[in-house]
Amino acid sequence: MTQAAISIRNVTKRYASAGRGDPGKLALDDISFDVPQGGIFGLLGPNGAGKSTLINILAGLVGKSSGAVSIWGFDIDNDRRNAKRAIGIVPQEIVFDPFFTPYEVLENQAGFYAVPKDDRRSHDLLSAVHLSDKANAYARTLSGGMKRRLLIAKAMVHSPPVLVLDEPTAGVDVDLRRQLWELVMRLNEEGVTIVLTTHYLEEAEQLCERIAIINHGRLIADTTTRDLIAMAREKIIELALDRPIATAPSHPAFQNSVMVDERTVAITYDKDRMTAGEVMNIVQSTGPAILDVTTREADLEDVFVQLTRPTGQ
Ligand SMILES: Nc1ncnc2c1ncn2[C@@H]1O[C@H](COP(=O)(O)OP(=O)(O)OP(=O)(O)O)[C@@H](O)[C@H]1O
Repeated sequence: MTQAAISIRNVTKRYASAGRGDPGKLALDDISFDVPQGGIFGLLGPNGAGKSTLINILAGLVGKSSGAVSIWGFDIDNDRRNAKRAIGIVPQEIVFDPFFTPYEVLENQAGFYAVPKDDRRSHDLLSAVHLSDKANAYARTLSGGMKRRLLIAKAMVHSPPVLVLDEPTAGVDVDLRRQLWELVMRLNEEGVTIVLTTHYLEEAEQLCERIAIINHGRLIADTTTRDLIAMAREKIIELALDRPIATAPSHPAFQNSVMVDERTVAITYDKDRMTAGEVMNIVQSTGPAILDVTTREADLEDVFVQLTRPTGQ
């Protein structure tokens, strides 16, 4: 099997205690998953789930409490230098010295990574993010969208095989979001493994081949986007019947069939495999007539809500 781009094994992070009696926030609780090479991987989770903590661990900014992480096969504890060189991180916050030009920002970063002068590609990177005409403008004069693109170029100066983007499109308008998506897809086509965190399910659905979902520091999903969406293909139909029935009607094509009360049944089915009419015919063939129908379409949002719902609801 090909080695993972990022391998996360039993990673736990407990932040330092704020004082006596405070055990410290458990931000990551025994997380394990792999980011395969070559794809676009989505890391999803509600606010405070632990995504930034995980990214900061990858970036070497936060130390984990236990577990193991390797990036492109390099262990972040035993081979920190190579692990760091294998990853580029685009932070959520835009931070530049306003008096440097985009070209200088990239050259400084290349210097930081000790990229030899002959191997630097600041102009190519500026061109890739459509900022060639701003190469010599002060960073403070760039628009928000230009700054985000510059951050991506900055994360790529040492040509890492893995690029992590932390909420790249939070708060950006639709046009810019599309531009950023195109850039991310192009980098991926050129062979860069991409990891992105996002709150936008639509974004994850369109861009990512695999999705991991973290909630309250725990991994609650790690699967292909296709499989997650397959969960969203379920449709629920609730039928009010003209007489009480003892047990919910069953059928091989029903994914679930439960009594809501003695005269109401809720049936979950795959809308790609059957229609509401067929479901109703099956139920009626068991005896009762249908008085009323309510249907509910599930989508990725539902799957997300379902997975991130506090237990017991
Ligand atoms: N330095 C810290 N000290 C103590 N607790 C922290 C620290 N940083 C984060 N936390 C807590 O750890 C939990 C996870 O936070 P984290 O920032 O990783 O979440 P997130 O998924 O990135 O959220 P968001 O989407 O809002 O960025 C939160 O409860 C947060 O309050």
